[in-house]
Order: sequence, then C-alpha cells, then structure tokens
Amino acid sequence: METYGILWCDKSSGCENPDSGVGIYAADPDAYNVFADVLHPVIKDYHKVSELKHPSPDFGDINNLGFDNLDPSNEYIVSTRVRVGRSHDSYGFPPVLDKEQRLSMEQKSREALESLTGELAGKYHPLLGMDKTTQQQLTDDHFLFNDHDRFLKTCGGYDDWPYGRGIFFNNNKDFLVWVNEEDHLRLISMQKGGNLGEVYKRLVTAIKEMEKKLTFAHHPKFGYLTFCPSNLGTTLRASVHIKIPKLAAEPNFKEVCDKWNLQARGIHGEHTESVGGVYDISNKRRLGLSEIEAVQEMRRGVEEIIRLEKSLNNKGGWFSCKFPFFKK
Ligand SMILES: Nc1ncnc2c1ncn2[C@@H]1O[C@H](COP(=O)(O)OP(=O)(O)OP(=O)(O)O)[C@@H](O)[C@H]1O
Repeated sequence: METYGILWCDKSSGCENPDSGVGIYAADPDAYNVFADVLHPVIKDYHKVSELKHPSPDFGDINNLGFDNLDPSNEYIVSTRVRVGRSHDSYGFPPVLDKEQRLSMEQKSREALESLTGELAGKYHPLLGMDKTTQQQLTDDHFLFNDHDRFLKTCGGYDDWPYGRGIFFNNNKDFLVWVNEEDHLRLISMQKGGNLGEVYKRLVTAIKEMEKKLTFAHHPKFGYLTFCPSNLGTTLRASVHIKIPKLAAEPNFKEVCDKWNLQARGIHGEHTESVGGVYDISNKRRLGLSEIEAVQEMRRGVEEIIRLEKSLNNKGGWFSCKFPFFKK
C-alpha cells in the first residue's frame, strides 16, 4: 500500500478536546513532510526544541548499562515498564485504514511476533473473540489497552474496533506487544519491582529482533514516526509505578518533576488519577536525544524522587529536608 501524506482534520480531535496536549495527528508517515508547515511548528512547540533534529538510534551497550535495580529494598517501586512505538512504513495511520488493511497489517505483525524465539517467544491474542474475563484480567494487570481514550476516539483511532487489534505476550508476560492500538505496534517490556536494567535490556533485544523482520517508518529529523506527534523520536516512555504519597502531596511536586524532565500520571494510564499515593513517573523527552539518554534521564529522575520521598519519611516534612529538589 502507498502512503500519500494526509493530515487528519475532519475528525477534529483537538477541537473536540481543547485540553489536548497536541490536538493534531498525522494520518500517515508522509504527512510529516507533506504538511511540514503545520506539523513542524507544532512538534517544536510540544517537544520544546528550538531545532528539529534527532540523533540516530543509540540504545547503549545493554551488557554494560551501569544501572539495574533502582529500588533494591523494594519499598517504593511497584513495577517498571519501558515501551516504544513502531509504524510499518507501508501503511497509513488509524483514521485512513479500512478493515481489510487493519487485518492484513495485523497478520503481518502477528507472523513476525510469533516467529520470535527464546525468552521473547509467545503467542498473539486477537481482541476479536477474546472473552470478557480474560480481557478484564489483562486490563487489571496493566497489560492490555482499551478503547476509552476520548482523544483517540475523536481522531478515528477506534474505527473498526476490535478488528485488527490484539496483544502478543511471551510466556513470562514480561514482553508484550500491542497491535493496532494507537500505533501499529507498541513494544513493551515490564515486570514487578524496580529492575530497570532487566526491563530495558529485554526491550532493546526485542526491538533489534523485530527490525530484522519488519521495516519501520523512520525520518531523518524525527526518528521513528508515530501517529501522534507527541511520540516521535525515540518513541520511548520508561515508567515506574512508584509509591510516593509524601512527595506527591507537596506543593512543589510538579516543580520537582519538571526539573528532572519527568511526567507524573495516574496508574491507569494517561489522563487518570493516582490511587493510594502511587504514581506513574516517566521520562518526558522523546525527541532530540537517544534511547539510552532518555532512559538515563528517567533513571536519574526516579533515583531523585526516591531520595526525596525517603527524606520526607525520615524527617517528617518538606521544609525540614531543605528544598532537596535543588540538589545537583
Ligand atoms: N511502570 C508501570 N508498571 C505497570 N503498568 C504500567 C506502568 N506504566 C504504565 N503502565 C500501564 O500501561 C498501560 C498504558 O498506560 P498509558 O496509556 O499511560 O501509557 P503508554 O502505553 O505509554 O501510552 P501513551 O503515552 O500513548 O498513553 C496502563 O494500564 C498503565 O497502568
């Protein structure tokens, strides 16, 4: 299938959701060139970069990362997850696909995924025909996506739902792939606890294997191309679910996150609230830095968040820990 460069306007997600972070979507990979006049300023503004450039992929030396478990005492981090988005270079994005295209793309992805071996080997589970109990359990375990995002809904992201959608996971359920949720593919590595090293290494191994089997849309200025301009570049979001009730209650919590280029979300996905002082903390920057830099940025920030929560626990208050967020 050829792609032409389409900008998605007739299902005006940004107008219907004025609180959108971006509010405009590319409807196929070529849109990033064809609609440069509209998209490029939006990308610069969203990613807070003065120049549109992105380095070549660099995942670092996964056998010498220099970090592993960010919370060896197991007190703060509930789970760790790193994901990237990938788009087949020969298909449009959700609003311009028809049911046949979604199904043929699903088949292509499924064949590649089910040919993975070793610790990545697993099975694809289409959403079509999945029983409600299984679906609910996978959702409760934070593995599966749903069709509840109003931003995605108003830009055609759920057209033909659930056709062409599904999830792949390996036997350990620590490597998962979302097929045709927002992006053609979301590769996810996750596990309980704080071992970012293990999670990241598994993900990088999977990305490299998948790149041998499929060709993904990539752009010299924007890195890996995705449906939403917010996810370009590394497309990488490294997150922890972390118990920080004290720090999160401080008035400067957002300031701390901003200082370390972190984003805080609720634990049921973007635009949800925190439950019981547990937050989803992840790297905010995706464009203009390499994959290993993005992960290191998240690691440094999470280490600092733990340090601050600890000092609030020990000393009983924000002011008594002497504005620790200014620590270098
Ligand atoms: N560190 C984590 N541990 C366990 N589950 C997580 C973690 N981070 C995210 N999740 C789960 O992943 C699912 C998807 O979350 P969410 O939509 O916020 O992020 P995403 O997949 O990175 O996509 P996007 O940024 O496009 O929204 C949710 O069920 C969320 O609870």
